[in-house]
Amino acid sequence: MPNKPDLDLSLYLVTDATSEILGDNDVCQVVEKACKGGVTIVQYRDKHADTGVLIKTASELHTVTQKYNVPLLINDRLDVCLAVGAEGVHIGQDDTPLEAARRILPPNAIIGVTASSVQEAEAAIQGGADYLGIGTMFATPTKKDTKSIIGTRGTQEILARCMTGTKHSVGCVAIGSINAANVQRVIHQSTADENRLSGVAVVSAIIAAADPQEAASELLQRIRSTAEKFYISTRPGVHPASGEVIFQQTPGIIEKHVSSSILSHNMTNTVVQNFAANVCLATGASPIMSLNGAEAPDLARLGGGLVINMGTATADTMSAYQAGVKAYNAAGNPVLLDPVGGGATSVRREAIRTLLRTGFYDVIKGNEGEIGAVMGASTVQQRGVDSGPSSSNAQQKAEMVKSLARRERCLVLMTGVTDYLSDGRRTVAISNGSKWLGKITGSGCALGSVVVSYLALHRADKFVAAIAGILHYELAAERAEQNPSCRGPGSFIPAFIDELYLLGQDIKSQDVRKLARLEFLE
Ligand SMILES: Cc1ncc(COP(=O)(O)OP(=O)(O)O)c(N)n1
Ligand SMILES: Cc1nc(C(=O)O)sc1CCOP(=O)(O)O
Repeated sequence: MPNKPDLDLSLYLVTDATSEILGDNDVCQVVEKACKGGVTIVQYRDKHADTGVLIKTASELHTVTQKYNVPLLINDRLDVCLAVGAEGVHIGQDDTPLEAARRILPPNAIIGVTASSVQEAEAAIQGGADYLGIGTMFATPTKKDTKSIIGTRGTQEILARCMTGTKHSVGCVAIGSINAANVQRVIHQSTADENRLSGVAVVSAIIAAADPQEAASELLQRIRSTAEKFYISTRPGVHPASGEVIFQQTPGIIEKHVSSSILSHNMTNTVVQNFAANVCLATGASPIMSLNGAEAPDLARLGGGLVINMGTATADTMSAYQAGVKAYNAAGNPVLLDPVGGGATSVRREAIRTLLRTGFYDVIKGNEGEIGAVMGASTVQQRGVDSGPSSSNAQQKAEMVKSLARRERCLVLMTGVTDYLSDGRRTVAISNGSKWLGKITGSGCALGSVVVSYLALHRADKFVAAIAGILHYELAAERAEQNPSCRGPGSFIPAFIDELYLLGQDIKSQDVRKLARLEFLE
């Protein structure tokens, strides 16, 4: 008897036989195309066919999947699995119990189990399931009788509570309305520390696609690029245990940035475009202030980063932002969301929800009111785009950025007299800068333009990259304020642009450890 095959759950295709999804196509031909496109496992699922038809089709499908060395599982029906010698079955909570399925099927059979809750997941793992199908991720017309819609947060909870410390690592796929547009966000936002989805299961995204091979290949490429991104940002050894590593690395990162001409693509508000572009240039980046969503895919491939700054958001710019985030997510390049004025109006709060649903972000940056708005529970009523008076102390602010960073799986930067930055594990307070930054328009927006190009440049550790960008910006502001030519906010601006440039030139001779006012927080 052959061993149980090693499971690659990266792209799991579940078939469908309905005319709404399969149309007039032949399921075996669709599955063959999907195998050519790279699906790594197939489940034959037909809720209506008679047993004879199920066995005939399963047998034909098995011939196809064996050609591509892809395991074939059968939905619910152990008898069909045994009849055709398929590699295993997928069972739900109302199907043959796992224990019985194990007894009935050969020992090398793969058995996957659906789990919608921590309890179901724990029971399936205890019972020896080979993998979990976690769902329903999002409501889907493909399966109308789903039990509960758990989203990325529910999935994250299952991964966090069931996978940590398990002796046998059990693979998990998410299922329910997952497609090329949301797959990266789904994987990214479902991740709980080191526990992540092994892949995703899809029906309509491949079976109903005009070109199933192309659809599978695009999905797989996005899944793999997300895995790569995750690996880079969390692999052991790149996290500084202390500020020492940051102090050592920062001058080198700034020096590299100065001569990089790395792209800083700004979909930003009309008020700050000129200032932000000059700031980018002075730091060594190459700015482009394009609000045209149609050109985002081309720009996204140039290796830079994108700022989405909601300062003057309209229906038109919203669709450009959405095109932008999708293009940069697909290309695997960083995106910074600046939800300017996010707490001010219900339109902006809705815009934030839409943008969070559209894609995922490497950094969410804003003042306290804006960060509160993203958390969904603003503690501060914003006046326009400025943060109102704060009622939070330093510890509460640090907690806010940390918990949002954990929830959204990204860096969160809360700007103010002291900035708070967290990646969910490490949190730092940075108190550099100048009082004049608060007296000119667009200083917060321009900081976002700088941080994103630092992230694009220094991929090994986003947290360190962001700190280098913030220090470049704020140390230059301090030097500008001290410059005799600076007499107030008006003369501060040219002095600041000069110092951004000059600091880049002489950063190697500076003692960053002494200049930086960084406090590492628990
Ligand atoms: C990979 C995967 N995950 C979940 C399911 C759903 O299974 P189930 O709960 O048994 O629902 P039906 O598929 O029987 O409608 C699945 N099929 N595959
Ligand atoms: C088969 C199935 N099981 C689900 C669950 O939640 O358990 S959702 C689902 C259908 C998924 O189809 P699509 O990718 O077209 O949304």
